[in-house]
Amino acid sequence: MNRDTFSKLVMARQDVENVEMIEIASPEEVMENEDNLPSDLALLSLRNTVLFPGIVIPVTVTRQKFIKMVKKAYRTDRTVGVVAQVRHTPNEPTPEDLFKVGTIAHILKMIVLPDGNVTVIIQGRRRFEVLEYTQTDPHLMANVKYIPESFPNVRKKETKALLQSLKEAAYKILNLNPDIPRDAQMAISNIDSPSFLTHFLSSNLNIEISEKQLLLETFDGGEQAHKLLEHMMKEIQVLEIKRDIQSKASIDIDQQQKEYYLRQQIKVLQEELGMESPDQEVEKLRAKGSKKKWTKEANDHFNKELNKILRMNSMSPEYGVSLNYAETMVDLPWNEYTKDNFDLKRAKKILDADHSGLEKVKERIIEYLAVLKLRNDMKAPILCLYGPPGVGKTSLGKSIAKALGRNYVRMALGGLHDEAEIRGHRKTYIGAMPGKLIVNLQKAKSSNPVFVLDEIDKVNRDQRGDPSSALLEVLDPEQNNAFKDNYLEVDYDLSKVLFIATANSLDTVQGPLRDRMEIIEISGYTVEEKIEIARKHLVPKQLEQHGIKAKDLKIDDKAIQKVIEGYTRESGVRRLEQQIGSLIRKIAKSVAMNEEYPKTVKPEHVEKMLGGVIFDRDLYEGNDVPGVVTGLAWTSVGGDILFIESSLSRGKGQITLSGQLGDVMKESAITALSYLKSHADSIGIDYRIFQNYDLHVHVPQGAVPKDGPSAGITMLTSMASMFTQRKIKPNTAMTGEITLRGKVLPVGGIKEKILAAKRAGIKDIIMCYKNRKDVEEVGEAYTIGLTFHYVDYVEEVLEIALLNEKVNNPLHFILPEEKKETPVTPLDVVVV
Ligand SMILES: Nc1ncnc2c1ncn2[C@@H]1O[C@H](COP(=O)(O)OP(=O)(O)OP(=O)(O)O)[C@@H](O)[C@H]1O
Repeated sequence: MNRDTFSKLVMARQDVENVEMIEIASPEEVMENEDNLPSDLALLSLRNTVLFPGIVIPVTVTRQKFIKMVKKAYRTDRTVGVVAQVRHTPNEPTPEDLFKVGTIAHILKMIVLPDGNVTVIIQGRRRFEVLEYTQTDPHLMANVKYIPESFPNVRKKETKALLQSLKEAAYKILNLNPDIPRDAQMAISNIDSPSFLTHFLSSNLNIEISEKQLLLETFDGGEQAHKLLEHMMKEIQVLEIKRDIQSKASIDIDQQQKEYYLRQQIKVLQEELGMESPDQEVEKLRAKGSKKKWTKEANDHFNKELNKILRMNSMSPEYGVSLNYAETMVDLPWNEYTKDNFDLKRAKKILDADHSGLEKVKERIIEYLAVLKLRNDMKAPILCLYGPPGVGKTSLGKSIAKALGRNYVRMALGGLHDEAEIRGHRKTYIGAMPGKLIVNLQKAKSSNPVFVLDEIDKVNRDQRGDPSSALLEVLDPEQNNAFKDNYLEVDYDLSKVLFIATANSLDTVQGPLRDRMEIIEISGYTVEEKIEIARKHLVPKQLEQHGIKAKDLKIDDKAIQKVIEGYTRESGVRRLEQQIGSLIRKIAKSVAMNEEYPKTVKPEHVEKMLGGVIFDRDLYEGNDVPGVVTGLAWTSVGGDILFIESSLSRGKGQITLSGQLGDVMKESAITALSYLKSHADSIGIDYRIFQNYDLHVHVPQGAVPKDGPSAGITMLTSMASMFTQRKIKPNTAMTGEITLRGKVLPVGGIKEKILAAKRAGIKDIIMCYKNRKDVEEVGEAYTIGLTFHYVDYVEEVLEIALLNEKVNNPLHFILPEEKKETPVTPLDVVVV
């Protein structure tokens, strides 16, 4: 049976307000659930009611002891045993005053009344028999045995007939009883569970408490149903006699009047429940709809739905579905636009005020706005801001909205893997909703907002469909004027929405999606830039959030620098913002407690407030050990340095690679080794080492998967240093791909890598000649203090990186006598 219909019906009958606030489980669920059935139960005795499994009733508790007990139960497991009283007692009922069979109940809601009494709404779960009373004071507790539901096989003819008879008897009683809402009939017809049907009717029967208790104590479902049917037949007889007497005595109410009377009853009920009548609701919606600037298709569809609602029963589940749909339609903005402000100077000012640095990015954005202004049809490509976390991609989106004077919405795509999340479910599904896109447009309240699609690179594809294909449609200016949401059923025009996507990495964005977007790269910040961002934006923002006036607290630049270097390691400023937040929180606490606090936070205060430094600035580890070389890596969270270590042990020329290296990286290692073998003589490696020693190459932080070709020259240098036992030039890092012939190729992510190198205290960087233009593009501010060595061949790398000096305590190779006749075999490669 439908949960809503059930709860509304039960609550309407019981006169309880705020039905929506209560989560009622379906009776079948409650009766079958075996969890949390305690063997010892606190007992609540009811004076005039017998609680049956599955049934929801409100109970008002007035005795202090019971109020305490109920409150405690509500706080803990929300469970209480309910038993009916055999007789009324002026005092506390003793075990003798209670029936031995009761029902364990789940407390759905507790309402404390103004007079201190408490009303609880409880739902019966399962019957029990009291085995013994384990406590009498302050309230009764009993050790109980639960009685499972048992009902004869419903496929049996007799059982079917019995259930049918029960339902028919119930309809008859309803027809004879004009006070009961008409919908009760439908509710009963919807009950499928025979046990619940029996309990529901038993509970509602107009009989003495003792008789009801007898029904409760009849554990065999079939027998209970038989007894129940007898009672119902008797009641029908009584009601029929009553009706005959009344019809003789009073004027005959004709059918129409009866209908009218019932309708009034329902209205009263609905008013009591705070519900509007269907007519009122539909009229309101129709009025709202008439103001909408939607398409004819949408208008027709909407009105058709309203007409359907009018023909529906207001207690049916379909009614709720249709009403929701109509409300969604009118809540959506249809061709409602905010006016664009294309004053580009003003736009520039806003972007500058919200973000420090990022000059190139802001310039690109202004250019983009200029194009929009000229074309005025929004068919410009979709922007994709791409870069490591915390560099301001999302907040730039917000600024663009502000500059244009448009509304702003943001939709997180991270972890999305179901197409329906974008396109919605057909409204025939239970609990159907429009897709996130439409939901967000509802929030945006205009049809042309700036719509940020956050983390478009985190969209996953799985068996539930590929959200990227829906996104493709959304982002295609040729198609998106007729976007199809499954729930909405009518086309929606997205063509005026300004979509801005953000991504940490472009590798995982599908090709067609990437082609549709204009990529603007935002890379990380230098320490100096971070200090400025913190001073101008992050500190004032955090001060405001913590309710401290800017004049009451300053944070010294040096202190900010200490936070950056000692407590964060990132390209963006997200963690920095958090750390500044914790600093200010500490001070806010001192202010609130009237404690002393520094008016200007200085570096020496930082450690006291944030604890010992987490990161050491100088990550570079020195060059005393052979075979350890610093490489520069790029990941989706920014640049980083990595160490490549090689070691040799006596063996037969095997190579082992470890540190979760991807295939490309493994191939780089094999290529490097092959190169060294074939050029052993010119590099000065005794070829016998290859045959008599095993090589192990490891990249630490073993748990982090690594891949890509850019560690090629680093691997090669590491191996060469190991084989020759020569020292590496101190404070040197490198990045570059290698070919088997020893050429060095250019690689990407140069700016991020430079930032990472600076953070780690590197002074010299070796890379391919072709990367020179990237370094120049990065600008001097980022490269101060660094020396770049551009190379074309690996020999040049080794020349720069390997010092002529041997490492401390070099390895003494133990090698077999050289056989004169053995030619050097540079092709003797061992592959693992
Ligand atoms: N250049 C900047 N000037 C001022 N504030 C900035 C700048 N860059 C970032 N911020 C601030 O840093 C915080 C983090 O930025 P934001 O959330 O926009 O990062 P994001 O790049 O979108 O990160 P993610 O990829 O994790 O979503 C925000 O409070 C933002 O205002």
